Amino acid sequence: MDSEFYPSFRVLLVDDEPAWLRSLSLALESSSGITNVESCSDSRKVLEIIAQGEIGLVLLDLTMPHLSGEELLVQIAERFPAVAVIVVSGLNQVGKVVNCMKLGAYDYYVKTDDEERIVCGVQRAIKHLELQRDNKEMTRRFVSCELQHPEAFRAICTADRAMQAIFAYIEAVAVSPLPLLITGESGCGKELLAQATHRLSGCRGDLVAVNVAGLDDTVFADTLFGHVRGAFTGAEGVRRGMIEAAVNGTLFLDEIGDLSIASQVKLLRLLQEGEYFPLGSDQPRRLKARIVVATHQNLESKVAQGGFRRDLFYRLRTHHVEVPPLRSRKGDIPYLLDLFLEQAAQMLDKKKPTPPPGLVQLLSTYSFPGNVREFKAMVFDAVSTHKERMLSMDSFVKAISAAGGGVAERVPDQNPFAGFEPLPTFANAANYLLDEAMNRSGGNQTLAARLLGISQPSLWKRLKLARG
Ligand SMILES: Nc1ncnc2c1ncn2[C@@H]1O[C@H](COP(=O)(O)OP(=O)(O)OP(=O)(O)O)[C@@H](O)[C@H]1O
Repeated sequence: MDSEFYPSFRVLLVDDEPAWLRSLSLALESSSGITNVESCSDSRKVLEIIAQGEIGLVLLDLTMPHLSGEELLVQIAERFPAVAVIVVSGLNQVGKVVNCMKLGAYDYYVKTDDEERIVCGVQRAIKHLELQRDNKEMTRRFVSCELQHPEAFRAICTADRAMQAIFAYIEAVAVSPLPLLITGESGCGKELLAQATHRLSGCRGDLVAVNVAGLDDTVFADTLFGHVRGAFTGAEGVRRGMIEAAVNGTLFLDEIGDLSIASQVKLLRLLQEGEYFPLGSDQPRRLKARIVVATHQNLESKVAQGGFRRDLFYRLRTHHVEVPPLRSRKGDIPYLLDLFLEQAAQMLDKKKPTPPPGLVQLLSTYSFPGNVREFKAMVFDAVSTHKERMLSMDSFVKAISAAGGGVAERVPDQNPFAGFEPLPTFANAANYLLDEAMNRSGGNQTLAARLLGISQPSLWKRLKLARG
């Protein structure tokens, strides 16, 4: 987001009275920070200016020499259908309003209307146009399924289609000034996606991350908004808030689901009004940072239980991605394993070990409640204790067992023997199970024993018995 120009497209003010143009453009800037504005007092030049391609919204007077507003409205609707036109006229006549709306005007205001009303109307149109542009861009990306900046996602290792779709979505909305909500279980990579969003946003400022879990309301306000000298007892100096630290950049609010209701009200006001007051100050400051929020909580159910404000939820989820947990993208396990072995070896100054056969199968039986973070820690731990060229399976087996087994608990809905006629004997059924477990584990007995929930010696005995 560029501080000097808002919105990302140009707003063209057309009126034959230069004084009105000046006053309107001042009002737009001071009340709403709308600075990407161009004025034109000659109706004959309007179409030429729009044809240059940067105009997204036109504020159009009706009564002008040379070309009337209505004539221009017809031409704009015909030649530049993506450009919205708000009529701001001195004429307060129902017939005129109806005619302009029929000709394709987005809205109609009378010059004698409260200035604040006109500015709000312009703000509303800008939001609407921004959403339209985002949607168009998203559709284009999804249809073509291409990433323009795959390098922005370099830190995120995945071959999963759902993750690729998230990348495409993020690329499309990264330049939007509206908030992005990233949800998903803890450790699944939400912060990495926030970083990629910042990289793609074109913001020149920093990404400033704040974990808001556990901040009481005063600390939350102080952290975000900062304070002036003497704002409260002990406030001996000025504190720069995180919003200011993130100017022209991205403010990433993590664990947003844990925010107190009082702080939710403050965040909502910030998003709605686009401005805030440092504690102890009556001088408003403009929010000039893109907001990205994340949570591992289910915000919808928090809203239903009254723990999260509905209005804030709707505002935050304008752009939303839900990151799938690792257990539902097991195809990523071998790639992540390789990446983490490489990283761990580099960090610990060791040679990259070779993973034992069957390790990927073992890992695929585990549900990873701590997601990629847990997996990464497991690999780093294994590499730090290993001595041979081949990585030992033991530390993985131990970690998985310590986490409560974690073999993917897939109890079939239906008894697999239900259709058998006659039923197999115990011995036969046990043999089928042994065969299947050995098959799935690629002949690895440690893993096969884990899959069957028995000890390795016990598996060995049964195998010996079965094979005579
Ligand atoms: N796809 C991935 N490729 C490489 N590393 C990953 C991937 N996903 C997550 N990680 C790593 O896992 C760890 C956790 O990731 P991250 O902090 O982004 O998760 P999170 O969802 O934000 O977690 P939390 O909800 O606890 O804040 C980090 O070390 C991150 O680098």
